[in-house]
Amino acid sequence: MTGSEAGSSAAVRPRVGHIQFLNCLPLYWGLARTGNLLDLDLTRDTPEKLSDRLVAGDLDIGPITCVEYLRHAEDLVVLPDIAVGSDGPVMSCVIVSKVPLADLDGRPVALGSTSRTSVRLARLLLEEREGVRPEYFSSPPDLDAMLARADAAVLIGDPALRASLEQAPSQGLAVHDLGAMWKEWTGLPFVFAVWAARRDYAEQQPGTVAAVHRAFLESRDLSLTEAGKVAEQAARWESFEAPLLERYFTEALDYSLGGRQLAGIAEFARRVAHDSGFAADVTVRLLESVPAAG
Ligand SMILES: C=C(O[C@@H]1C=C(C(=O)O)C=C[C@H]1O)C(=O)O
Repeated sequence: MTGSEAGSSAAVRPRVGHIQFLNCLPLYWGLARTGNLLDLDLTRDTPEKLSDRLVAGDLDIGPITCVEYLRHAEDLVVLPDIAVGSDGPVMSCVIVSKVPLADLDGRPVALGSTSRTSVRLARLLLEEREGVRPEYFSSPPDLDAMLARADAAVLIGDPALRASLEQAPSQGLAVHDLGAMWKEWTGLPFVFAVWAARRDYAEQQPGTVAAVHRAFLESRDLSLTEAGKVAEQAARWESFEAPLLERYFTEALDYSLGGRQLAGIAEFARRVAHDSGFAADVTVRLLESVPAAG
């Protein structure tokens, strides 16, 4: 990213969100390699907080959980070809259950408070696919605390990986992968979060938004080419082994946003719009490409 591309007349770095889960590591790892890291004012937080900050105008660009994007689609533009989703099992968006899902009717189910999209997807699948109506309550994402009060818990991100791979097997709990359930049910990929810019910011700083978009695409592509290295470095600080993390980055997660992913978003919107604060046919507005400077 050069000064002119990044809109240096404002001399203020774009304020960009960074989800503090392993799932986003490949989108950010390459930023250090390409040198674009220093051109961004990054804020690291959980997805629901970053989503609120983008909507409030405290951030200019960044990941936003799909449900919040759909609620605020008028104020945002989506960056094409980048997202956090899956085309089948995702590994880190799960229902962990003490009993079969079909037995959850009227039973307490804890919904992890850092999620907006997976918790809505879990409710949709439980109610429409399994035909049960549990009693939901929101809870900090701590499996043991959740299951002290509930028969099942919905978790995302690193706590979901730990729950699926470590806690559930040792405690004899069942893990239901939300990406896999959605794919079996609809045949479509699922998009958990998109990258968006505030529309007002994109109108005032089109060159900066285009440059940040390119920086993320380059970072993602580089990280996926070198996924073994990314996984090895991450595994130094995590309880997960490098081969598992490499599989998570390259096979479970889908960082693309093309026609099939957009069809997945449209299908999800159609199925949950009635109580979610957006129209069933909400338009997903994609950023139009700006030619690279120079
Ligand atoms: C794949 C994931 O996607 C996420 C799920 C989100 C949600 O459910 O609201 C939000 C952002 C993403 O981090 C994950 O968290 O593991």
